[in-house]
Amino acid sequence: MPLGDPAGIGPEIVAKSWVMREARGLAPFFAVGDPAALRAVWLGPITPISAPEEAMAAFATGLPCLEIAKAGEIVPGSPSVDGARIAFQALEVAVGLARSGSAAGIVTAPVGKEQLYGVGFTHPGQTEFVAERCGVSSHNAVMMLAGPSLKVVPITIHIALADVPAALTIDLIRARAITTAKGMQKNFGIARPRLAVAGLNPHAGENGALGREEIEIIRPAIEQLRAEGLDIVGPLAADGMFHARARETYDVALCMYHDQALIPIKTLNFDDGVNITLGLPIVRTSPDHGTAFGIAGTDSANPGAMIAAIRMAEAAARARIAHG
Ligand SMILES: NC(=O)C1=CN([C@@H]2O[C@H](COP(=O)(O)OP(=O)(O)OC[C@H]3O[C@@H](n4cnc5c(N)ncnc54)[C@H](O)[C@@H]3O)[C@@H](O)[C@H]2O)C=CC1
Ligand SMILES: NCC(=O)COP(=O)(O)O
Repeated sequence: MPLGDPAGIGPEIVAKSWVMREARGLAPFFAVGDPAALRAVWLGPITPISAPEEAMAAFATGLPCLEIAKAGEIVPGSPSVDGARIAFQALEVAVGLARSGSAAGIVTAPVGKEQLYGVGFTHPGQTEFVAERCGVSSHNAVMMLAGPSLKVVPITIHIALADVPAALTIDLIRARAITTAKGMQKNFGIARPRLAVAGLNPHAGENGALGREEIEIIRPAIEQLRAEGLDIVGPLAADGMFHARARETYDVALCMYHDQALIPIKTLNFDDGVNITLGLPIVRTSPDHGTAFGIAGTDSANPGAMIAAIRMAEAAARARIAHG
């Protein structure tokens, strides 16, 4: 579990998750980073470990932490260059441990994207970074946000809104939909997932009167996918597809851009929403929220989404064993 930006709420929600391990029935986990980030916000027991194999025995009595480097001076709420560097390094180490089989999966704590970009992180987000390290193209790695009420996939992810129409292609929608369907089978055990695809424009384009992406890109992609056997509908008007009755008609909503997907899930499931990367040979989850620098160090961070991410990682690892 890489601790994320040491100045964010990552260390606090990791520590709080450990405190709630028995009450919430959490599988053993260990932190990767600088233990000082935990100590800056928490007085509980930390057990230094030098290898993942030591985590299991240590977990009952202290939060196991694999120290990889020092993060420099840690001031909760004030991100630093050293902090961003160790967040990057911890992510790299954790991915390596999962790839080698030393960890059953990784649950990443939040990083500051701006801070990471400042220390040479060239990927838009951790999703693409982990995918690249696993040898998976970013086209075929899917960011899914999953909560008790809704699962969503943004087709385009961390790009400027102005760049979305040009980035939407039949190929990209097809790749994301196919990975999503397989990921639903592999990680959630849903044999024939129902996919609902949002339009890009108001009213899904109103038959071309309000934009042509639905006619030229989204609908052809859906028709191809349906012909290949996917249970998929759309393009649907995005504003009407997230109310409770509509959500009963599908298992996952594919959305055209970041906020179209993340606003509904964070509205419905902010405190237990999980970001899971589909299409990888390893399990990777994360809480749905960010670093919350504004509340770091105030002991007010809710660990709910982190706990949900730990639980989902365990469930996904088990489902992979059960479903291959
Ligand atoms: N998975 C990741 O690593 C993610 C990282 N980020 C990064 O986080 C940074 C801050 O992003 P924001 O847009 O401000 O989103 P944010 O999720 O950090 O904060 C949004 C609001 O929710 C509150 N909040 C967030 N998590 C909370 C928790 N567990 N308990 C109580 N309140 C909580 C914050 O105080 C703030 O009011 C950015 O640099 C962004 O790049 C954002 C989303 C995901
Ligand atoms: N808004 C979601 C987010 O920023 C998570 O991105 P990633 O770092 O998990 O790729």
